[in-house]
Amino acid sequence: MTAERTDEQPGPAAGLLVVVAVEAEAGAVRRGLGEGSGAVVLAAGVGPAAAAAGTAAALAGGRYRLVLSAGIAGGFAPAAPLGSLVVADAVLAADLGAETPDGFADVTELGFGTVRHPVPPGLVAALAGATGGAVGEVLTVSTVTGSAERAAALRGRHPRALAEAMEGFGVAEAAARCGLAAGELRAVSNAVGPRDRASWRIGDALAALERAFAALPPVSVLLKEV
Ligand SMILES: O=C(O)c1cccc(C(=O)CC[C@H]2O[C@@H](n3cnc4c(=O)[nH]cnc43)[C@H](O)[C@@H]2O)c1
Repeated sequence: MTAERTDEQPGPAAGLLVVVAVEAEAGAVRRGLGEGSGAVVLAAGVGPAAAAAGTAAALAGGRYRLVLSAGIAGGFAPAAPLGSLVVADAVLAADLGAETPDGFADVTELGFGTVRHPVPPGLVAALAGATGGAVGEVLTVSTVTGSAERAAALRGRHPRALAEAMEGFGVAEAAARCGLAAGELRAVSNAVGPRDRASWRIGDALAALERAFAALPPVSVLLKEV
């Protein structure tokens, strides 16, 4: 997918960049934010690489102070049911590493970089307070979980995880390289577990995402938390 700006062009200081994967998510976020929010919404494509590349390119202009990864997600039951909202207090790369005879080892354990970006506590509190979202870790994966075995393995490694999606870590990596904070706000469209595409409730999740962005405080207030 070609990265594309889907909201107004940024002025000298747009402040907030919201990065989503696809146009349907961008539309929900834009409707929620309403006119004149001062935020820019970028549909950067599906997956961590597209998210990182799109975010880095957008941040290169130096106009932003805060980045949010947003969209739909898989939720870990029972804490994150369909249609609910999740606010990340940390964004984790869950499948970035190596399989070893002793199991999965992430790149931090292998001695390379980080797999975890904490979200500033004030930002977490502002997002959760406004939206009512549950607070916990949000995993970034390159492959949508499709089995009970993989869901259990992720739970085992990340007992505080509430949701998995495919972009947050890429967004957070790009933001960190620019010295900026990043957060993640997700609406649950499906359960993490055995693949059952017919059970995904994407429309409900997009409606929840729109309500969440409609409930956010003004960008100027969010910026005080970072
Ligand atoms: O149905 C499929 O085969 C399929 C394969 C890859 C991606 C999708 C999506 O629709 C994902 C698009 C978007 O949604 C996020 N998302 C939603 N649920 C999950 C999930 O359970 N695990 C990971 N990501 C999820 C993700 O951030 C994508 O951008 C469908």
